Amino acid sequence: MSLPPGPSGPHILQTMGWLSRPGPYSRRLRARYGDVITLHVEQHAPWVLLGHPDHVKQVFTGDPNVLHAGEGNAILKPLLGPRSVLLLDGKEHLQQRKLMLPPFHGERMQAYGDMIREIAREEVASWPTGEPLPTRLRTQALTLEIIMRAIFGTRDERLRDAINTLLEFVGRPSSLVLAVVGGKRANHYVYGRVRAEVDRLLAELIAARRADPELDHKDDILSLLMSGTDMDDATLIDELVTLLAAGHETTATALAWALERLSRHPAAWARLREGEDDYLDAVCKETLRLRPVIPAVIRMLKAPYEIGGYELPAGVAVVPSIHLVHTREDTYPDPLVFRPERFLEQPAGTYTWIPFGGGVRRCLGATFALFEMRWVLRAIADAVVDLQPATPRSEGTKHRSITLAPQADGRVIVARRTTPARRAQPVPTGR
Ligand code: HEM
Repeated sequence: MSLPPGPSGPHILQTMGWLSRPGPYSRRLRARYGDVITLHVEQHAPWVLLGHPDHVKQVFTGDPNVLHAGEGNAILKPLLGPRSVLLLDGKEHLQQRKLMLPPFHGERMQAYGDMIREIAREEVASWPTGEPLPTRLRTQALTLEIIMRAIFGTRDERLRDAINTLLEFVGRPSSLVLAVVGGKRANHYVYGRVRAEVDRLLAELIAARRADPELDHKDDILSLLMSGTDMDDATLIDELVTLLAAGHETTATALAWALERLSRHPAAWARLREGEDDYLDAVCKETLRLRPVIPAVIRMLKAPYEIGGYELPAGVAVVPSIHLVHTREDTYPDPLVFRPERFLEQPAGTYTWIPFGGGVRRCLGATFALFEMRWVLRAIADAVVDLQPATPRSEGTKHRSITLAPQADGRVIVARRTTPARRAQPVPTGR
């Protein structure tokens, strides 16, 4: 068995290439080695990056007992805790995922629409006009508020402060380096300390909710998980931290990228403001295509596996590259150009548009995230009349924990409407 071709340089250089600019780096590797590439990232099993939709389909529809995603996410264990759905595999994962899915069902999302719109309108009303605004910081505040209210069902300031401290730590570049090269012990020690206060306050919240006679009538996701399943407190806490970690920064970053892209594409911004729902949806999809907030997903092989003409040994990681799949000329002509119209002309394909991964591991919060993006962008488009970039050139990417964020935090200059905004249009269900 031999691994597919890939760079032969020192592993540390490959790690730096991946961590610093995964998009351009992996495109260069594709130009040189093709659609199946071996990459060596420090402290990890060899990665086999996959950039062809056929290979991605094979992995996403493959046997979850052979393709372990939970093990591939092990780097997140100190942060998420051992019971997190993101870290489980096989039967245990499917059971836990089944318990968590119902509250995220598409039809349920409408329940959060009014609340999200209201939070977004309040947030946008506080944006300064005529000066550079680092949108990622603002969208982070926004998505945290949404998670606090829609998922945790609380407005507890102490919890918000403790979460902010945790997220601030997780977002530091040094924390990513610690996670990648630091080893298990160091990570468990550090994250254990950083999570302690959040855990304490979540335990308090769960105890209060258990004692609440109105529990069965509440529609936040924590209450639904409590009334609909028999998860114990420790599991509930790990899953809440998982939903927070998986859903907060990702959606905030996607929104910041949408604003960064729109500020440089006035025609797209003007069309978005006309209020057409299909176009709003296309803007969200095109943003997630061109600037996927997570560049790749990982599956650890538990048995030998044939893919792309290679016989891979157990122990290797197969890694569908979201970025490579999204920048294929044959699927997306002029792939580096931001053009939302392409999603009006052709629907997003299951294996060609994969910002949320796929198969039995597909993002649990994908529907929630897309609704949230649409509601928030609609509220922004209703309130902001002019959107200009605050830096001369398109922003590059920077790694923040697991996400790829705009280098200058999606810096734009806004002008708000002075007359009251017309009532934001409801965003329909659907894609
Ligand atoms: C734009 C926003 C988001 C993006 C781009 C995103 C992306 C992803 C990706 C790529 C995965 C891994 C899928 C795989 O391995 O195939 C994932 C998993 C997951 N996401 Fe998201 N996500 C987003 C928002 C959310 C939200 C809002 C939540 C919940 C509130 C959430 C909860 C989860 C969970 C629980 C998993 C683990 C699923 C499993 O292992 O079965 N995500 N997400």
